[in-house]
Amino acid sequence: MEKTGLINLEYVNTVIKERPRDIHKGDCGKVLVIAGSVGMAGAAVLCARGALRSGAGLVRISAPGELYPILQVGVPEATCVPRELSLPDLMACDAIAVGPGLGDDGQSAKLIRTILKKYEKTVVLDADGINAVSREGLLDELRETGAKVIMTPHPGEAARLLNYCGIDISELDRPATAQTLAEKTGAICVLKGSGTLVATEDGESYTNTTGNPGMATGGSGDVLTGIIAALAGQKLSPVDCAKAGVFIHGMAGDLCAKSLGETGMTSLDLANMVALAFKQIVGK
Ligand SMILES: NC(=O)C1=CN([C@@H]2O[C@H](COP(=O)(O)OP(=O)(O)OC[C@H]3O[C@@H](n4cnc5c(N)ncnc54)[C@H](OP(=O)(O)O)[C@@H]3O)[C@@H](O)[C@H]2O)[C@@H](O)CC1
Ligand SMILES: Nc1ncnc2c1ncn2[C@@H]1O[C@H](COP(=O)(O)OP(=O)(O)O)[C@@H](O)[C@H]1O
Ligand SMILES: [Mg+2]
Repeated sequence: MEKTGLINLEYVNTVIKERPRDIHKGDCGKVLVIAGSVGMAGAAVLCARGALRSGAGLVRISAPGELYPILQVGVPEATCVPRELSLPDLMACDAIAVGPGLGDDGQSAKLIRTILKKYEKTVVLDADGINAVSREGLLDELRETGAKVIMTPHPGEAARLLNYCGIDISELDRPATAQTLAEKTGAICVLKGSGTLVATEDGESYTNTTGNPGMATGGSGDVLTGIIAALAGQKLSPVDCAKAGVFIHGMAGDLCAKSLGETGMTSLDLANMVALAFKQIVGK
């Protein structure tokens, strides 16, 4: 398999397969979404919807109790568990998505430290999860963790992680930034934007070929986090989760743009269109 290049449908067809007829939801992965805070429940809804539309068998949303009514309407298919997670709850899931809408109440850094210390499967780190790593200087913990980390910063979050204070984000050298982040943290780095990049610490680098400006709308990154976590719950390798995840996310965005147009499409439309992207890839 090529270690650099474009992420295209030919590659995605090698990793996204038709479901066995006798599959059951336990085979499709238990995804824990640690997201949402008062005022940002939507990020948890979008991340959980992205995971469910990507074939996750079960989604549990770890959120403050006051969000439960909103979450249970927004994602009736998911169950809610407290933000104060027990270790068994944490270890029982097949993949973790942490960060969308998490806020910065000081608890997030403690939670992320616990995950990095105890968890050894795949963690998708996004948004306020990334910001907590920047704020609390957790890059060493990222490097030493037994977990397989996929981080999904947008350029603003990447600049914070690398302490690039005061630079003009549009001047960022994107391939170099993605590579530096992957090398510094040992995580797979998904540097989002037009032509999202996927970089690994041993120099693999891929460029996505799907997506459009209609995806420049609040919450579309939260959806991607759920997609990647769902693929991890279905046992794809971390680099395949990242590569196939960004491709399918952009493909769903292109399907949205085709049916709704780039101006009015929203991240909730995007989350729901992920199902059609999978249908087009798998054929059913
Ligand atoms: N419904 C919900 O609950 C939602 C909840 N959300 C949650 O909000 C939290 C904060 O996340 P966030 O991304 O909105 O804010 P932040 O991290 O400050 O970065 C944004 C600023 O960075 C800059 N910027 C420069 N280039 C950029 C680029 N290419 N792509 C993106 N940004 C770029 C640019 O700065 P500007 O140019 O405006 O000065 C831009 O304003 C997080 O937890 C997230 O999950 C959201 O998902 C929305 C829906
Ligand atoms: N112009 C664009 N072309 C293609 N994809 C885009 C464009 N603008 C944004 N996106 C995609 O939309 C998503 C935005 O993520 P993010 O900034 O984290 O949004 P949010 O935090 O609001 O969910 C990323 O996956 C990014 O690649
Ligand atoms: Mg985001």
